[in-house]
Amino acid sequence: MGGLKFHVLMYPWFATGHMTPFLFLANKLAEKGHTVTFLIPKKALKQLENLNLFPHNIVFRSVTVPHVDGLPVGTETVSEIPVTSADLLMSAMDLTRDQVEGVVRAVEPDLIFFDFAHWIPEVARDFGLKTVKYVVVSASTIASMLVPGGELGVPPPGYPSSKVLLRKQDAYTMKNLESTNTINVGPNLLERVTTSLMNSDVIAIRTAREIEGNFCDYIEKHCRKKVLLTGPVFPEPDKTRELEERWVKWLSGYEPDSVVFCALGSQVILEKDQFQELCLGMELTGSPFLVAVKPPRGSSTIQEALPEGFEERVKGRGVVWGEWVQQPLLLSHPSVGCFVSHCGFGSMWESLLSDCQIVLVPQLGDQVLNTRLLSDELKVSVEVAREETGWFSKESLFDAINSVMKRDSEIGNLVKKNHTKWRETLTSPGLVTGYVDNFIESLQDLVSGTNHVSK
Ligand SMILES: O=c1ccn([C@@H]2O[C@H](COP(=O)(O)OP(=O)(O)O[C@H]3O[C@H](CO)[C@@H](O)[C@H](O)[C@H]3O)[C@@H](O)[C@H]2O)c(=O)[nH]1
Repeated sequence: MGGLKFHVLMYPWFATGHMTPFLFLANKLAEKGHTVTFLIPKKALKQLENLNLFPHNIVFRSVTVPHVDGLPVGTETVSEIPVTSADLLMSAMDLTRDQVEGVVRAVEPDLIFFDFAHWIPEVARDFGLKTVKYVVVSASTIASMLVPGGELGVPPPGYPSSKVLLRKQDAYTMKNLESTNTINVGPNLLERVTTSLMNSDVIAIRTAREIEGNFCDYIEKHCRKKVLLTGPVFPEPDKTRELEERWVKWLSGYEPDSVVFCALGSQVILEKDQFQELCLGMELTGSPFLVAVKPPRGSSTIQEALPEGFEERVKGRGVVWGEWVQQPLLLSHPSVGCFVSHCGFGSMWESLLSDCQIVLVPQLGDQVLNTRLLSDELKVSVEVAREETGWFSKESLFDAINSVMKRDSEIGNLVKKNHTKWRETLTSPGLVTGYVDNFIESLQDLVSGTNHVSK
């Protein structure tokens, strides 16, 4: 595709689930000859560098994250702290405004992409630049935030679904997010998101019309501005890295589609009793399993938190791992047949791309909405039942896994059939590139009406 080449400055929220999809999109822009300055904290650089497929066109710049009271010295990303302290890190991000202005002056971008740094449109205005609020959670999450304060389970007027909703029993997700700090840190997440939506020139969402078209229309109407879709922007397969030898070796001992793999993303830290119940539920399945989660609250290692006698009982067929694993590569391994996921938005797309059976155990509000989208609207997965307190038992985890893994299970066959259909739709030739090409054209239109930064 020809036309105007532009230069984007990207400044995502300091979280893996945000920086990574921004970089996936940067790769798509760079592939077409556009250039990107990618602004992130130093520590994140190490994790992201290898995902940069076009180092000539995508240049990382690091930002120094100032210390704020209440956070451990040196904190730079949200994966280093409990999610309940995220608001403190957001206020640290607010203190980087001078640095961002310096970078804008130095690199003279045409556009700025941001998500939680709600003051970016003000900075951009001073330089005569346009801004794109890039949403890397589901459109349904944003739609449900636009009319806050309603009763759980009751759709606000005009809201496009009676299924993709938080229900009364999802109140636990709010508790999981509740800030634990007592210091005033400025706007809360909801205020940041709504200010960003209202003040940006354009809203862009990492989603596909085929799946969330009605939510995108709702947002467009509500925010009275253009909503552009980038499509799912799947990660490019990393051809330079193979699955770690230890997992290749371990998985090779199992039949195709027999292993249950559980991962809960980059942020979730379970309470110890819930972590143990998760382990016991996996044990109950009788299947080989790999659980990759962070050590639970109050424990520094996985080992010390395991249920009594668990290790001996599952020896040889069950592994609980406290460190990062290569999720996309594990999902595409032939022995892995079931993915138990928290349904973060990144994992949602990866689960749809895989041919594993999907079992969902969401922890935060947006993950619940993604779960309802997959389980209740698309019917490609099952959700683990929870009690009113939010607790899920080993039996309910076992029931959900068993319902999709049992041979000839009616629900198992149904979700498999629907999942196959959606995977084929999403990977159909031209779908992803069509979204990216249209998106780039819209950005070219936006930029051609823009003044370059004044020197
Ligand atoms: O051991 C691991 C754990 C995760 N991942 C990858 O890390 C990404 C995780 O992204 P996501 O599934 O979106 O999870 P989180 O980072 O936990 O999600 C945060 O960001 C998401 C937005 O992208 C939100 O939907 C979630 O609520 C929020 O917790 C995915 O690409 C995974 O493949 C790994 O490769 N290995």
